[in-house]
Formats: sequence, structure tokens, C-alpha cells
Amino acid sequence: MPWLFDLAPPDPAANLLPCDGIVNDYGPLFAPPEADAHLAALLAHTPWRHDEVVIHGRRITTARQVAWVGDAAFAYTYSGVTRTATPWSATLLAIKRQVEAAIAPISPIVFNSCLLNLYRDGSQGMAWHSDDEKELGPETVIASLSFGAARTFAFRHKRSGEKRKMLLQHGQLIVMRGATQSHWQHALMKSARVHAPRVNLTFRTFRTFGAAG
Ligand SMILES: O=C(O)CCC(=O)C(=O)O
Ligand SMILES: [Fe+2]
Repeated sequence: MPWLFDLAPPDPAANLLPCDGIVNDYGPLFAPPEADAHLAALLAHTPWRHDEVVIHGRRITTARQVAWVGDAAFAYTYSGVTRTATPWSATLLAIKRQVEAAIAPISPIVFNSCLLNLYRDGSQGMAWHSDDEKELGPETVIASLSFGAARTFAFRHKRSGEKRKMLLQHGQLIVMRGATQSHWQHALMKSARVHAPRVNLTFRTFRTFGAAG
């Protein structure tokens, strides 16, 4: 697969997908010392728990750990299991606001939730999927911020099978938007060479279909 970028500082207005969606790379949002501090705080203070998914009718506990945070106690169902959001920590809220400020010129948005993923090492990854739950709406904007070990993130077109991959590094911010979730899957690839943890935050706008409003 071709690499999405090399060493040049990214142009956040550039689209890293060739068609049917938009992925923007903002490069590092934090200098290394600040990114180190965020990684340490997120590792220590997040209520991490192993995720569960239902595959072929069987409930499986994943190696990767997750946390689901939101403005309200949103119930989010993906892979057949429902999770209830817990409140923002001060650190995570500050990070959310920095992400929103960084992307505002291109993607003005206020996120109301965040899915946090912890991969202890390269033996843990995330399988091919799209974030296309109805609660996220069509053309949803998802900001993905990574801390810790650099890991390969890949996209695969649902019809053509065309692939793109990129290395997500400590402090790096990308945005997936437009038709990306309708036409592409993405995955966090496993790697035997990675022995350090990685934390990924995906900021999302979660729509509720309750009676209120
Ligand atoms: O860890 C990552 O970079 C990807 C996470 C992801 O795709 C998700 O949470 O839906
Ligand atoms: Fe995803």
C-alpha cells in the first residue's frame, strides 16, 4: 500500500483519500513533553475496561481496553454491545477544546463525546470497520488524536479494495469526514515490533433519538 505522507509537514487542507471521503492530517497537536504528560495522565486516570463485541452471536472480550465519555450518559451500541458514557475529566475536556480549535478553520464543530482506546502493545489492534452507527449521522466528523507508540492506521475502500495507510505518531491529530465512513473501512494494524502502549482518542458528535427536544 502507498504511504499517505512522508516527512514533509502536513497540509491539513489536503485530502489523504483518493475518492469517496476526506481524511485530513494536522500533524502533531502537542510538543513531545506535553504529549508525554497527556499520555501519562490518560493511562493513569482513565477508567479503562476491556471492550466486548458480539461476533457470530458470541460475546468476546477484546484485548484492547476502552472508555466512552460524553456530555450526557449516552448509550452507544457498536459491535452488538451497549456502553454508557461517563463524564469528561478536566484533562480530556481541555484536550477536546484544543482539538476543536485546531480544526475549526476547516471543520468547525463541537464534539459531545469521545471513545478512548488503549493498546498495550503491537499485539493489540482494531479490526477493519466503519464508524457508521446511526447515532453518528451521515457525513460524520471524527477527530482522532494519538499518544504513545507510533502505529499504522489503514483505510480500505469497501467496493474497490483500494488501500491507503499512514503512521499515527505521538500527539498527531487526523480528521475523518465527508463520506469516509460510508465508503471506507479503517483498521489499526497489529505489529510485532511495537512494545509500548498507545492511547487513541476519537472525538465524535453523538446524536440521540430520545423523547426530549
Ligand atoms: O486507534 C485508532 O487509531 C482507531 C480507533 C478507531 O477506529 C475507533 O475507535 O473507531
Ligand atoms: Fe473507527
